[in-house]
Formats: sequence, structure tokens, C-alpha cells
Amino acid sequence: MQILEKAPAKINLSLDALHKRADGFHEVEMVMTTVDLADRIELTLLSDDEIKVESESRFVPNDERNLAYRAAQLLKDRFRVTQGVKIFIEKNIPVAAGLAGGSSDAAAVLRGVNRMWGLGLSMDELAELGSEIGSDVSFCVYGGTALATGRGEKIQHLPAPPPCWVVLSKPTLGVSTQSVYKNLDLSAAQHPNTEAMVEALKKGDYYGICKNVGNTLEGVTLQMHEEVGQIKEQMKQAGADAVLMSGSGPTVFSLVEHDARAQRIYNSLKGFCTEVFMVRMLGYREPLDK
Ligand SMILES: C[C@](O)(CO)[C@H](O)COP(=O)(O)OP(=O)(O)OC[C@H]1O[C@@H](n2ccc(N)nc2=O)[C@H](O)[C@@H]1O
Ligand SMILES: Nc1ncnc2c1ncn2[C@@H]1O[C@H](COP(=O)(O)OP(=O)(O)OP(=O)(O)O)[C@@H](O)[C@H]1O
Repeated sequence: MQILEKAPAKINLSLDALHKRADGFHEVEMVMTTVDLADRIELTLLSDDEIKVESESRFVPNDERNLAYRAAQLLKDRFRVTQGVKIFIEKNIPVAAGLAGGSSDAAAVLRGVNRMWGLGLSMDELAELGSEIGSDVSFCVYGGTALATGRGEKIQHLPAPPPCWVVLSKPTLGVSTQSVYKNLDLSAAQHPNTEAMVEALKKGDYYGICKNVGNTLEGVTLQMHEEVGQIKEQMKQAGADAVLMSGSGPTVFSLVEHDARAQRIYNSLKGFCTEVFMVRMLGYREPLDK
């Protein structure tokens, strides 16, 4: 038995860190949406009691350090599953990029093995279990567009943004989310207006969305890596409607309404960074099972 799952990347249209909690995590308010850049996850049922991870990418671990492995292990332990699974990851999302690639792979495995092992769990139950793996996994279980609060695991669904192009560009460096949060000085940080972003989405107001993009973590990563600022500047000059770093970075995205301008931004970045993508928003909750 084989199951295919699509694991799309997310971008943060806004990310606000409110305060540091007693458990070391930050209380956040984030508006996230999925984009049409996805890993492909192929699950094969194994009769032996084991979990195998395979990928052609040299950047992802093939053992219990892989978030996809941890997702299968979690359901196996919790529901005493005696069957196994082979997880093949076709890696298309850049790694350690702020695009939740690992979290989306884990979420895809939760959805897939739930079907494969006949566990009958609801999406809400899978999202709750996913939060034990990482803060972005709950959102990734559903995909679409949502306001995420708590440490990221409390999800309120939102309407999809109006269709537009998203140009993504990642400099050749990875960023550790933990170190970015560690270097965040909340007294000096800039905070986006989450309420205005949510309102703009509810009204389908594209320019309202563009006006309200903001990320509290951006300043930290900009200080650490000047390439992020250079990409931002280049995208602005090439005519983007909005430009922002996603998550803890270092990927920068632009939102662009017009095809020709999106293509111009893509071309201007292509000679500068190796990982550049021009994709569509995928902000509605499509069935992610393929
Ligand atoms: C930056 C974002 O990607 C935005 O979507 C997320 O907030 C991070 O999500 P993630 O990669 O799933 O992060 P986790 O694996 O849960 O946490 C990694 C580390 O980031 C820090 N962390 C993460 C989430 C959060 N709300 N507060 C934090 O301070 C913690 O130091 C934690 O040890
Ligand atoms: N399936 C996976 N895909 C990619 N990275 C993984 C995976 N499993 C574990 N990792 C490890 O997790 C680290 C972060 O990878 P990931 O691509 O998920 O980061 P990210 O895009 O910054 O995520 P987020 O936006 O949720 O912070 C990498 O250094 C990698 O070694």
C-alpha cells in the first residue's frame, strides 16, 4: 500500500512575538498561509515494525532527528501500532529557511499514516498531536490560511488571500529558529498590527494585506545576515507590492499582483541567489492528500 501526500511551504504574512513564557517559548500571533512550493511525501506500508526515512536531499537527516520520522513514531507509540512505514521525502522546499519544510513533512506524515494505519483521527486531533513535534506542525496539518497563537499551535482558520504571485528567495545560509528567538530583544522590537492583517484577509483586501505585512523576528536576522537586507532591497526596487522575511528567515518573499512584475523580480534575484521560486498563493484549504 502506498500513499502520496503534498507538504506545502508556509509564509508568515505577519509574525508578532508578544512575550517570553515560563516554558522558554514566546507567546506569538502569526498569520500564516501556504504557497505552491511543496515537498512530496511517499509513504509505503511495511509489515515489519520499523520506520525508515529516505531522501535524495543531503540536507535532511534520515533517522529520528527527521521531523517526519518523529511524526510516525509519535502515532506508533501513542496508538500501539505494530505495522511500519517507509517515508520517502522529495525535498523541494529549502531547508532551515523559515518556510516550515520539516514541519510540513511531519504534518503530511501524520495525515498519511493516519489513513495508512486506519487510526481514524480527525484533523483537529492530528493538529493537537502535531504540536508535540514543533510549533508550526499544527498549522501545517491543515494548511490554508490561519491565525496561529499560543506558541503557534492554536489555530483559527481565515479566508485565503486574494490570488497573487509570491516570489521567494533564500540566501545560501541556514538560520536556527532557536538562536533568532534567543537574540530577540522585545523592548526594541517592531510589532506588526495583527488585527489589521486579519481584517484585510476577511475583506479580501489585497493592498490592506500588503500594507500590514510585518515580522518581529526580521530585525534579529537582518542584524545577523546582511544578505537578507540586500534581497529585501532588490525586491523593493524591482517593484514588489510587499516584501518580508518569512518566519525566522532567511527566506524573503514578495507579494506581486502583476505577472510581468513578478517575473522581473524573479529574474533580478536569479543571478544573485541560487534558491529563487515564483509560485502562487495556495491559501485555501485544498485536500492535501494526493
Ligand atoms: C519562526 C516560526 O517558524 C514561525 O512560523 C515558528 O515560530 C517556529 O516554529 P518551529 O520551527 O516549529 O519551532 P520549534 O521547533 O517549536 O521551536 C524551536 C525553538 O524556537 C523557539 N521558539 C519557537 C516558537 C515559539 N513560539 N517561541 C520560541 O521561543 C524556542 O527556543 C524553541 O526551542
Ligand atoms: N523533514 C525535514 N526537512 C527539513 N529539515 C528537517 C527535516 N527534519 C528535520 N530537519 C532539520 O530541521 C532543521 C530545520 O529545518 P526546516 O527546513 O524545517 O526549517 P525552517 O523552514 O526554518 O522551519 P520553521 O519555519 O518551522 O522554523 C534543519 O536543520 C534540519 O536538519
